[in-house]
This record gives sequence, structure tokens and C-alpha cells, in this order.
Amino acid sequence: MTDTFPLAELGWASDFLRQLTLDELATLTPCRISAVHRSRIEALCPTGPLSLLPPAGLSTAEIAVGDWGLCDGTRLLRLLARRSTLARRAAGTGADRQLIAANVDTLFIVTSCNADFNPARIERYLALARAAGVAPVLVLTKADIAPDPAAWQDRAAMIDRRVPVVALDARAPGDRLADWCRPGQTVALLGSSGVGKTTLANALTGADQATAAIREDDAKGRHTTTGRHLHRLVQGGWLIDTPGMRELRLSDAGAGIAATFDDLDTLAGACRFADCRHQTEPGCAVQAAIAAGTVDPARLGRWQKLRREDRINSETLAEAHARDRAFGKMTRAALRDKSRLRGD
Ligand SMILES: Nc1nc2c(ncn2[C@@H]2O[C@H](COP(=O)(O)OP(=O)(O)OP(=O)(O)O)[C@@H](O)[C@H]2O)c(=O)[nH]1
Ligand SMILES: [Zn+2]
Repeated sequence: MTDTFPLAELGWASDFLRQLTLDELATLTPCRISAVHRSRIEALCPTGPLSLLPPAGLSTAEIAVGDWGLCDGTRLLRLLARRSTLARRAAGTGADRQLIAANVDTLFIVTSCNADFNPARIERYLALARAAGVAPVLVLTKADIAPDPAAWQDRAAMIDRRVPVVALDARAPGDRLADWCRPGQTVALLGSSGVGKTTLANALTGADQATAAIREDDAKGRHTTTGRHLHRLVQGGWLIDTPGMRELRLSDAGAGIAATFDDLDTLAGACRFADCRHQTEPGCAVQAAIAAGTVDPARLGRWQKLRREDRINSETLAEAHARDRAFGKMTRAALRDKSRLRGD
């Protein structure tokens, strides 16, 4: 396997080039981060894989697999602004966002042509992708064993007409994903357990995940595995597969939710009250659309649930405490009322 990659093949593009000063252009080498450890960083650069020291004054927690940086061959000197960022944070902890991947172009939202198919989950992933700045594609696996894969494809297309839908056998995707898996492109997979992510990743990288990493012949002739989380695709391009990818959840995704439910978002703007909850308020444009049959009430329910979930997952520690306190107060008041009614 060759270990050298022209920059364009690694995903280098003009919006990264533009960030370099003339001096940097003359003296430093662009590199793509393939793994991040506590005190070392693995990267791919045009001359091959490198193990680098982190930049002075920058915690490795601020570096993501897929990031572009500039190095002098020994140390990563700085990171370049990202095109997209996938991150997460634990609910209600207010913890800093944990970076999962950077500069992913396409997120394959994977679900199966069976009971795993769930519009609410697909919408959640669509919102997550859009909030991160990544283009979503719906991939329906197990098309080979579904009685009517076209029907599943139609159901998926109904969720969001703007999103491409591909139904396939994850074991043999052929060139069905060739629009997104090509030189310079970076993809990632998201979906629940058992839908075929590992199977698809293996097919796209042409190998077992454990062996798909790029191997470097070092001076002693030993093999060192690099590119741990940045896997080269058979058709060109890269697959980012970090452990956190599988536990991605919605947070700070308000803009992604609005983009995914833009029909409801627009209607809500026409409600009489700015804080309309779209239940029984007079002048509610959303309820009017439901009454007119142009909006599915189930979709309104999913939108509201997702917004609540995002709000809770995005709140800071102080906000979470305030919510708990308010809830405690409410419960205590309710208990007091109850005992008053009982005449205690
Ligand atoms: N016939 C068929 N089998 C599939 C397809 N995709 C996945 N499978 C099978 O489904 C099972 C689960 O697939 P995995 O690739 O392990 O699923 P996963 O999404 O990686 O699951 P986790 O590792 O739990 O996240 C395996 O036995 C696969 O062989 C498909 O498109 N067609
Ligand atoms: Zn309303």
C-alpha cells in the first residue's frame, strides 16, 4: 500500500489553502490528523504518516481526527479553521464539547429496510448532520433481504425530499455511494447498532477494520500502524471512524433542527404569539396547517420532542441545576397541595 498522498487526495481544498500566510506556505507542511493521543498526534501528510508533538499551548482535546494543521515535521504548529465539526457533550453536565471528527463532507445516516427504520431517529441524525455542517445521505441497508426495498426508499424520501436515499446490500455497495466516496472526500457513518455500519465500512475500505489502517514502513523495517481513525476508501477518499462517532447525540443543534423542520419553523413564524407552543393558542399557524391537512400532527410532535431533547442536552451545568431546583419546588408544592387536600 502506498503511504504518500497528494494533498488534494487527502481532502486539501482552497478554503484551507487561503488560511496560510506566505511564510507558512514556504516553510510548513499541511497535514491531516488521523489520531489524537494525550501527548502525541498522528497525521498524514504528502510525504507519508507522521507522529507529531501537539502545538504549544493547545490541549489535544481541541484537536479532532480529520482536522487540517500545519507542521514542521516534528510538531503540529497550528490548526486550520474547519469546514465542519462533529462534537458531543454529556446531558446536563455543561461539560465542554468533546470533538468527534472534523472536516467530514458527508454523513451516511445508516438504517435498515426493516423494523430499525424510524423517522424520528432519522430526523434526529439529519438535524445533527446539518448542525455540524455536514451533508447527510440516507443509506438503507439489507435491501437484498427486504421484500420491497423500493417501498422503504419511498418512505425515506418522504422524510426529507432534499436528502439523497440509497438502498443497498452493505456487504456489496458496488458504486452506489460513488458520488460521495471519491478522492478528496471524507465520509462518516452514523446509525444504531446492527444496521450494518461495520459491514459497510469494511466493504468501502476493502478490508477488515483492524487491518484497514495505513501501514508505514519505518527505518527499522517494522510496521507501525497509523491513520488509526482515518481509513482510506477503495474508491478514493476517507472514512472517519472514531469511537465517539457511535455515541453521537443531539446538542447545540438548534439550527440543524430548524433546517430539518423548515416547514414547521416557517409556519411557527406566522403564529400570533412569538412564544406559541402550537397547542391550543389562538392564531396558531401550525395548528391551522394541521387542520387544513397540510402538516402531519405526528411530525409536529417529533419536532417538539427533538427541540426539547436538544435544549436539555445543550444546557449548562447552572441551567441543569436551575431546572432540577424548579422541578423540586414544583414537586414540593404539589405534595403540599395534596396534604392540604387531605387535611393533614
Ligand atoms: N444481508 C445483509 N446483511 C447485512 C447487511 N448489512 C449488515 N448485515 C448483517 O447484519 C449484521 C450486523 O451488521 P454490522 O455491520 O455488525 O452492524 P453495525 O451497524 O456495525 O452494528 P454495531 O457494531 O453494533 O454498531 C451482520 O451480521 C451483517 O452481516 C445487508 O445489507 N445485507
Ligand atoms: Zn403556533
